[in-house]
Amino acid sequence: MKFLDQAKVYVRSGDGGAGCVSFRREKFIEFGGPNGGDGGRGGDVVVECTDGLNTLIDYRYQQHFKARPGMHGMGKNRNGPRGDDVVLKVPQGTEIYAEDGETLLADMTEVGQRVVLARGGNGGFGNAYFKSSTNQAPRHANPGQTGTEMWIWLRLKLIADAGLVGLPNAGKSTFLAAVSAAKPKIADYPFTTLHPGLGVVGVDGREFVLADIPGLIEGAHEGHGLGDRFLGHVERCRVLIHLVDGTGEHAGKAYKTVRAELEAYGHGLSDKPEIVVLTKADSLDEETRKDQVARLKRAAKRTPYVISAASGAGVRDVLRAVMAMLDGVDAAEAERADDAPWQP
Ligand SMILES: Nc1nc2c(ncn2[C@@H]2O[C@H](COP(=O)(O)OP(=O)(O)OP(=O)(O)O)[C@@H](O)[C@H]2O)c(=O)[nH]1
Ligand SMILES: [Mg+2]
Repeated sequence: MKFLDQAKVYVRSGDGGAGCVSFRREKFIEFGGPNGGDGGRGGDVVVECTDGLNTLIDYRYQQHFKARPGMHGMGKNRNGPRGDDVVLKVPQGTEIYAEDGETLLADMTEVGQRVVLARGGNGGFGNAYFKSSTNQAPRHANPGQTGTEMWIWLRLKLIADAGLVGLPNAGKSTFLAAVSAAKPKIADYPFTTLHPGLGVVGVDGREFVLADIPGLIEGAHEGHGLGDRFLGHVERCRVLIHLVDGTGEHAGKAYKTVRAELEAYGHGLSDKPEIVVLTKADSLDEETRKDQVARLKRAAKRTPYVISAASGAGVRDVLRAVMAMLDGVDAAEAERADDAPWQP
């Protein structure tokens, strides 16, 4: 599935219909009274949060959304029907910003949530409305109010419980594939993942949602690599799983590079509880593994989990730790035995 995390669209609510000027005309009735109906209200611009979509890709193909105008009032006191709303369907986690990109208009977090972004213009009153004791035959009616137009930004921030972070090639997508039904692209080169993916992870009869995002490199916050734009997707995660490639040069340095980017990004990312994991242990000899664990431990100031997503070894412990942290057990890390033995 292609992924787009941001889109700018034009929306316009419907104009109100005009009121009608009309008089009753019937045989044998000489001075029929006013009977012009009111114009209908224009349609609203509505955003609706829907299930089962993880992307704003549809907004690449259509950027203009206009609600229908209300119909004009008619004779015989018939009011114009209301214009149809235009409904923008967005995935859970979409934020709606004003054109300035800063003013938050709506945060679509619950499936089924509906927010009216722009109300349709009111219909005008027909001349029947203006009839009074002093004016029995008003010859005027109101025009309808015009609709409201604006440009808005849609920004998708996936809602996941836990998010995978790490350098490119660390094994993030492999991890997601190993623990969920998700089928992300996996390959032996950096920046295989170009857009975030989600998976539902089951552990001990319970579930959490895990997000995989593109790898980070030094300078990501300045736009290097794919930049830090995808970090928005882990902003709402409660736990970060920081994967460090065991086959990389120096696990401690790799860890620090990513931490520096998390800190530069801000938005509280670097304050989130983090689970530190050394990956690809199946392709490390014992000495290298111990060296990498020691380096990572020094950098992260805690004992890392050691896993092989390829064989599944160690993976369950990581998932349990995530679950414990989601349950608010911050001590999950502390409970971990120091230098827990590696069992392939
Ligand atoms: N031997 C071994 N190889 C692994 C393991 N996990 C991942 N790999 C390999 O490492 C390479 C990169 O894996 P990915 O899962 O694509 O890495 P990523 O972190 O998602 O990379 P980006 O999407 O580029 O950020 C692939 O060739 C995987 O097969 C593992 O546990 N053992
Ligand atoms: Mg990947």
